[in-house]
Amino acid sequence: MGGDDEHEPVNVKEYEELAKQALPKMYFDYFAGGSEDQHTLRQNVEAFQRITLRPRILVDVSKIDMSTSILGYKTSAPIMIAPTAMHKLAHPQGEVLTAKAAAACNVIMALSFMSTCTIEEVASSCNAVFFFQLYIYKRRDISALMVKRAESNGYKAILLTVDTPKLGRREADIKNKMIAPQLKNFEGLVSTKVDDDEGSNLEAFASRSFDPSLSWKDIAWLKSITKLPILIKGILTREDAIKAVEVGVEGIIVSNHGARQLDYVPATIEALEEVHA
Ligand SMILES: Cc1cc2nc3c(=O)[nH]c(=O)nc-3n(C[C@H](O)[C@H](O)[C@H](O)COP(=O)(O)O)c2cc1C
Ligand SMILES: CCCCCCC(=O)C(=O)O
Repeated sequence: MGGDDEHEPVNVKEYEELAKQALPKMYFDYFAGGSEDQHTLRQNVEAFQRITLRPRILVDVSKIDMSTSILGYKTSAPIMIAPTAMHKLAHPQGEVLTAKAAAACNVIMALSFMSTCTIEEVASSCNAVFFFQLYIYKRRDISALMVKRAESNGYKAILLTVDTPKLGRREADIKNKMIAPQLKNFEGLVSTKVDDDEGSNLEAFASRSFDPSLSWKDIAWLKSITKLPILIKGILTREDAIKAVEVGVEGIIVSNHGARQLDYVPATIEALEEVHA
């Protein structure tokens, strides 16, 4: 170590600090923030701090293989890149660069429905395995079209996010009057750029577009338009995990959406304990 190495970030917290320095406040706050009092945002970290490791000794660790598979697709570790919106707000190459990182690490990447690079650009950028995250718009035709595009571009699964009938109340975005750019995937279909002087334009866009009537019956509709396996993302209770199995989806993702949706829900790792019990 020496010279510039000392300034290289070595953990997520240090990357976060660099991002804070590099990004416009509006974008940093969008990426880093949670909803309302951000109680669950803090809990997401603190709950992990309550869990400690129980290391066993004198085990040969000269060769370590953490690889496993998700829906039959190999991954070098039980880690998947979660769908996160609008990477170009943080880097000009956006999701294409994230995809290349996924390929380099041999992990699966889930592309957000609200990506800034198109479904096609990401698919053709490298040979990573991609899943596609879906929001259901009031205009079902748009959501159905995105599913078709994902399917014909080789995405391997649909992650249906179910915790966003309404966007979480993100107070930083309200204060910053957070603006969504026009997203290329939706060009000619819907304007994602809302010009509203009041509060978060993301929230305004979401309440105009996302379908708050989404319910269990819509899983049958989704199944009717795709042959891809479906994972339900945003489950926090054992009851809903059982229901998801009953409606016949291929998997669930236990998640509180990074504490960006409902505040005062359990930390994701605690919900996982309940669901797994
Ligand atoms: C900046 C940001 C944008 C996000 N955008 C989306 C999104 O477009 N779709 C989605 O389903 N989840 C989105 N999420 C939630 C993540 O997929 C994920 O649920 C969250 O980071 C917490 O990880 P966990 O679910 O593994 O606990 C976003 C999270 C962040 C931090
Ligand atoms: C542009 C509309 C809102 C995008 C929401 C993306 C998301 O899920 C998030 O957590 O942010």
